[in-house]
Amino acid sequence: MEAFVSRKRRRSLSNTSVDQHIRTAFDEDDTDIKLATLASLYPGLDQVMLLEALIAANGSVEEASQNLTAYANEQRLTGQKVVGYQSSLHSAFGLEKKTSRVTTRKGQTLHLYSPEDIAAHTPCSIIHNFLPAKEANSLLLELLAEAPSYEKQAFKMFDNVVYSPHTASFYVESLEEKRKHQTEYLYQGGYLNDVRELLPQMRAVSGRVEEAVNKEVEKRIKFHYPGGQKLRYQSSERWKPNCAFVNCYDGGKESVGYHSDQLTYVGPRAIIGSISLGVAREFRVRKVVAKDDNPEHDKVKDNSRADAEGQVAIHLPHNSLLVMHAEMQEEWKHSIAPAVAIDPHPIAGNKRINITYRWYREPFHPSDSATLCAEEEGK
Ligand SMILES: O=C(O)CCC(=O)C(=O)O
Ligand SMILES: [Fe+2]
Repeated sequence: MEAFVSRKRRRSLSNTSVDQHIRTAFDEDDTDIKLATLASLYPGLDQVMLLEALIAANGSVEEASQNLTAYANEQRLTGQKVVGYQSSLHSAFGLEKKTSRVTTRKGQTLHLYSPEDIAAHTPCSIIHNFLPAKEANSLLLELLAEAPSYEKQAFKMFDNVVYSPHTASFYVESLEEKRKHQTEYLYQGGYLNDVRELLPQMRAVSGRVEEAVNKEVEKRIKFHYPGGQKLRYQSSERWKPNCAFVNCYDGGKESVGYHSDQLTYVGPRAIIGSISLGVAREFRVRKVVAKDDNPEHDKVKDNSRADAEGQVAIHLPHNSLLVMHAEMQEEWKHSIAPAVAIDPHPIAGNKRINITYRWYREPFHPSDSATLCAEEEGK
């Protein structure tokens, strides 16, 4: 894992109430309890579906449960398999698939599922069912075999170095790169011990990730950035992943706190391609709140100010590709929230595997920075 810096109805649903249910995000703990209740009633349904049903029922567990029973019966009568995918959920619970007008407020969590909403309201874009199902499963199996040897990673939270409650490892292209990463690249002031060579499936998927990420970046620039221009300091070169951090979250308690990724070797305005496999989990993002004018307030080492604008939860199902765009690391923080209830995955059990493909760029190579420093000192 790269350095963790600091580290509501079946009733007819009108457009206004869609907006409203999204704006009136539920109280988070309350939602978790309601979801856990629904999960115990419908163990075969996925978390996203349960949450969607809860939203469509304006938070009423009873109504959500009635709708889920009706939906499951309907599926059974028409011979369809009950699925956990939002395209079907939107119609199942009468939620229109539209980009919603949303705002987040202090202490609130806004849950987003559709690629349209995610692209409109966060610095990310998502592709569901990214790989052919068989390929996703092989990749998952390849990494599940490695995961037991992963270790907890140290990250910096405020001024303390703490260990994330999940395990991770780092993969590079060759043995030569491995050696360099263990002797030249600094992470939190030390060298990484556990550096591995990219595995066959990870390499095979890397090209697809490269293609998809570059397409998403093009769309991002064209439709979301001022004047349809790339951001200042964003690389104008094609994004080319050459290494990856793999994270393993074994059960709902394993999570990773809010952080931004270390930019030392990827440079400013970095882009990351992140594949999720196994158990679906919640990826949360929140804007980095501008520093207070009163320096005394910035000395308070808690999360109260950081949450001033609320947070957005993006659901990451198995076989999804999340692109963290160029504005993400400097302007937002991200985390994987602990989960009260998870849906076990048929292959992964309680585990979620995440691969973050990254592009370590030549100009930010440690020996180049060393040369630059030496040149500066020699002046
Ligand atoms: O597990 C995830 O989706 C995010 C992992 C992450 O933030 C990281 O590797 O830096
Ligand atoms: Fe991260």
